[in-house]
Amino acid sequence: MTRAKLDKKPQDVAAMFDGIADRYDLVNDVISLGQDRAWRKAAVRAVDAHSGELVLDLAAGTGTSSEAYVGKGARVIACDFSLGMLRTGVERRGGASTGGVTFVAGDALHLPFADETFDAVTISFGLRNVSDVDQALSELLRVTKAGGRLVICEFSHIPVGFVDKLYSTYLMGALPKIAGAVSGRSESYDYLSESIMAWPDQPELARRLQGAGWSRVAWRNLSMGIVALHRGYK
Ligand SMILES: C[S@@+](CC[C@H](N)C(=O)[O-])C[C@H]1O[C@@H](n2cnc3c(N)ncnc32)[C@H](O)[C@@H]1O
Repeated sequence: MTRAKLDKKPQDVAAMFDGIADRYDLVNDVISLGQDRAWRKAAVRAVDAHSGELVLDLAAGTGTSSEAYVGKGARVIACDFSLGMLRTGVERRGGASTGGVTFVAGDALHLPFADETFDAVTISFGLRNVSDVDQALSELLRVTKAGGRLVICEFSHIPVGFVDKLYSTYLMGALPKIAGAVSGRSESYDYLSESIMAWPDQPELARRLQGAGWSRVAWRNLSMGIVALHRGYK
């Protein structure tokens, strides 16, 4: 059994994602009732990549969150530290660097890129899994060009108490069971639920962005706050 705990030890997190890589995208569609596709589209719109720009999609996993940027004419570096997730992405796309997406193995806490490399940086459903969120936000700032932007797409909290309670019941009860039936790895999805419940709410994450040096920080909720998009500029 491989699952991470809330201390998010990097080797546990990477091994957990290695273990669910083959069914990762299918499970997402099932447990979100297909909403994940709409959330990804909203993130792409928020990044607003232009032709010729270089975008970092950090914690890109299988590259599902990366592909949409190519349609905008941007080049994307899909970076992750789970070799299992990267391998699944590379096999699916037919190469490590095809059609504008290049997969790179790297750790969010020590990014393998020079200062001021990217026009835009983004991270979808990844920041919650890193062991040191503030260090990851600083690293993202370091590799972004002056004036460049950051978009974070992450599970968040519903600001209406009783709806949030109902959602928590789904998170802690049905979600791991459904995901377990599809993936055969329910323990990994216990971690998903626990990590969402323990994640900072929207204002607190915004403060963390500001603390890391990001400017003009703002957020907006998707699906009533189940997911939030945070944005900042360098
Ligand atoms: C839930 S998946 C998200 C994948 C993709 N962004 C998506 O939207 O489908 C989280 C990813 O974060 C990656 N991750 C977690 N901590 C990381 C770190 N310190 N450095 C790089 N990747 C990390 C995991 O390996 C995993 O692939």
